[in-house]
Amino acid sequence: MESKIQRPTEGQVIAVSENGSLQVPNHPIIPYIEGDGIGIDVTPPMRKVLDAAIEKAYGGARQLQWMEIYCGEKSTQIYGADTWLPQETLDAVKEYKVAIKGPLTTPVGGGIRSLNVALRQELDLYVCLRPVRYYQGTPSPLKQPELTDMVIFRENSEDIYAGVEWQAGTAEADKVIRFLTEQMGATKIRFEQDCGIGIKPISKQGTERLVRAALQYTIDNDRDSLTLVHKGNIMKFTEGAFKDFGYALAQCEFGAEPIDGGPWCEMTNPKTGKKIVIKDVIADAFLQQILLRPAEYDVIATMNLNGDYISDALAAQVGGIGIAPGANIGDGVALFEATHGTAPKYAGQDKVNPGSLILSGEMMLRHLGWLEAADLIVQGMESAIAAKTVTYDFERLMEGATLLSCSEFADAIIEHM
Ligand SMILES: NC(=O)C1=CN([C@@H]2O[C@H](COP(=O)(O)OP(=O)(O)OC[C@H]3O[C@@H](n4cnc5c(N)ncnc54)[C@H](OP(=O)(O)O)[C@@H]3O)[C@@H](O)[C@H]2O)C=CC1
Ligand SMILES: O=C(O)CCC(=O)C(=O)O
Ligand SMILES: [Mg+2]
Repeated sequence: MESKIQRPTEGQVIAVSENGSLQVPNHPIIPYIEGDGIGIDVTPPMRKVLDAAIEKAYGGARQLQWMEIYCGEKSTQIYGADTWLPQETLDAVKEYKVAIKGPLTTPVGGGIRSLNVALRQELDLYVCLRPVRYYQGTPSPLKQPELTDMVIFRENSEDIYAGVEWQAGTAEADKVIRFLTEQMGATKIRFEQDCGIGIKPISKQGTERLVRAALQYTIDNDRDSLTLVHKGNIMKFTEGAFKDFGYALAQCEFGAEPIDGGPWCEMTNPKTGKKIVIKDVIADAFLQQILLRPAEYDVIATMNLNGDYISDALAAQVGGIGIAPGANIGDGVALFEATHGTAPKYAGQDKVNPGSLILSGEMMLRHLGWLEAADLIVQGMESAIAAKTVTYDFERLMEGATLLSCSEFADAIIEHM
């Protein structure tokens, strides 16, 4: 197929050295997917803010060379009706190593499967990293929102989220149900007729690579604890196994020792000498404790669906998904993306908060090692919020705030850098 990607005439490819570290040139080529719905609103301001921060930090010595790649509705316009995720999009992310994307629509019930999930699976981006912190002045339902400071490591390739499921009433669903009842001794499928069925794979290998990344992050960033969040009392061999695999990895690979006979463990951070506690909590209890006692939680490792729910719930505590950033990370490849979706009712109105994608871009700059530019974005965001110049989602909850459009908020961030 003829390529539809326009490669920049300048710029270089990011390389990965043998030890896995990035070799970032001064003009790296960064592929980006605009995204469906509000992608058209938030992606241009994200690029503008990143470019401005880099210009301010490095005065022209460094620059991103943006390269548009396609996925979702725009891809069907460019490649043809049924091409939602072209192979050359996947190839470009693999080749250029670091990319960023806007949100992509997934229809409910029928239609295509999630392109967001497909990108994560095809590129084996097994960590979904979603940090949650409070920006002073942000409207929040909590009395002390500043106590919420957590980093979610959501397993990104397994679980019920992987889409291994069959629709009620199909021959496939009936076959799976017959196999389960006739050959596997399953007696607890309440209604066998017209029953949809889904499979929840949770593996040792998948859990270990996620928990390993989370624990390494805990060490590198001098955090106090790692909590495994699961519903292992009910789903014993999937969510319960996640907990057991996680503790075993902490002990075998990081030298953690059980506290008072376990299961909680403790280890010494080899970089700082401080103690790190590895603990676990059942997911429903966790969801109430993050509201009541958020200070008790720090780095979180959890499975795919729990991580999806938890990241939106935690985002709400500190201002909502309008400013909740994220990244999908694999071995040598990273794809940054907002936590929110395509919010179709706001598409094209220059209204929504671009903060989530901008802060995802800020994470991307940190990933490149361009810390000075990343710091400028955080400073710009903090000051724009403190000055109460905000988009509709914050303005409606703040006293005396000035309502800005999506693009105006990005400009306010730039002015405050
Ligand atoms: N990674 C991805 O690409 C994701 C894609 N999706 C997809 O997006 C589509 C829509 O999903 P939906 O469940 O409605 O979730 P959305 O996240 O798109 O929107 C839900 C609500 O969140 C608020 N919101 C979302 N984005 C912003 C923003 N940038 N600024 C301010 N507020 C925002 C709005 O709240 P209010 O109405 O209160 O103003 C909005 O109505 C679905 O197809 C879904 O599959 C969903 C999540 C992630
Ligand atoms: O893929 C989708 O449409 C939804 C994904 C999602 O909600 C998420 O990853 O947080
Ligand atoms: Mg989600």
